[in-house]
Amino acid sequence: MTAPCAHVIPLKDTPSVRTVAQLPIHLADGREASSTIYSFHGLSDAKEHVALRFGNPDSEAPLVRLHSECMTGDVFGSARCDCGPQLQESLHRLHEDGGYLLYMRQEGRGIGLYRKLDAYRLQEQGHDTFAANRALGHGEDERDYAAAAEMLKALGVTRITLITNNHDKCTQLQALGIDVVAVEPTGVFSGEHNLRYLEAKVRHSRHTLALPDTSQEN
Ligand SMILES: Nc1nc2c(ncn2[C@@H]2O[C@H](COP(=O)(O)OP(=O)(O)OP(=O)(O)O)[C@@H](O)[C@H]2O)c(=O)[nH]1
Ligand SMILES: [Zn+2]
Repeated sequence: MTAPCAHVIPLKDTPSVRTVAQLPIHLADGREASSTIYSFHGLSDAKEHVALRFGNPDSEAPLVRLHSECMTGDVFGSARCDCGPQLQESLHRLHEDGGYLLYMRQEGRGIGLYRKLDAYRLQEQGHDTFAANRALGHGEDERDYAAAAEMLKALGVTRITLITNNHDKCTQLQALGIDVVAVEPTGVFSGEHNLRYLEAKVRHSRHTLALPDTSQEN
């Protein structure tokens, strides 16, 4: 007699590459970059994350930028955060040196676009970026990087040089079986509209950012 279906535990898909297509890109400096875009099957959070591959990535430990989606910064060029310039910087570096951009659908540090905009309203009333998340009943940062590790493994990449200022990305990827052999910082893109946001990142979430010293200014 065969076991009843209710007792059969379905095997989870092993995450794998689903589609590969060419994606030429206009860089902000006017150059054109060739990239290849990948979609995936079976990612554990079932979100539509994508990876872009540039040039011939280093075979030992390719450069990888793990970028969390920020519609306001990446698409509209919002000055409230540093996401737009960080994304452009990564595209330029990856075009020059080869490597991968993992574009993670983790808008608002995982709380989503509408909730991030609610958080912006609270920030206008004096909360910092992390306190605003808490006031909305969210964690300060709800991202995890399991899907990023799955994407890298599906691409055959298990040793990387990671571009980030966020230690949490590095620690989580290591725990998920990705060997982060080196970390390279992003540039510091500060201005009058995002300085409080950057200061809060340094205070609350172990970001390493050398910010301009404004303590002597009135
Ligand atoms: N909840 C919330 N999310 C924000 C806010 N500003 C930007 N974000 C999101 O924050 C994410 C980017 O995270 P950051 O903390 O800027 O940087 P990071 O990815 O942790 O670190 P780096 O690798 O160094 O760039 C994106 O998903 C943005 O949408 C905000 O005020 N509130
Ligand atoms: Zn942003």
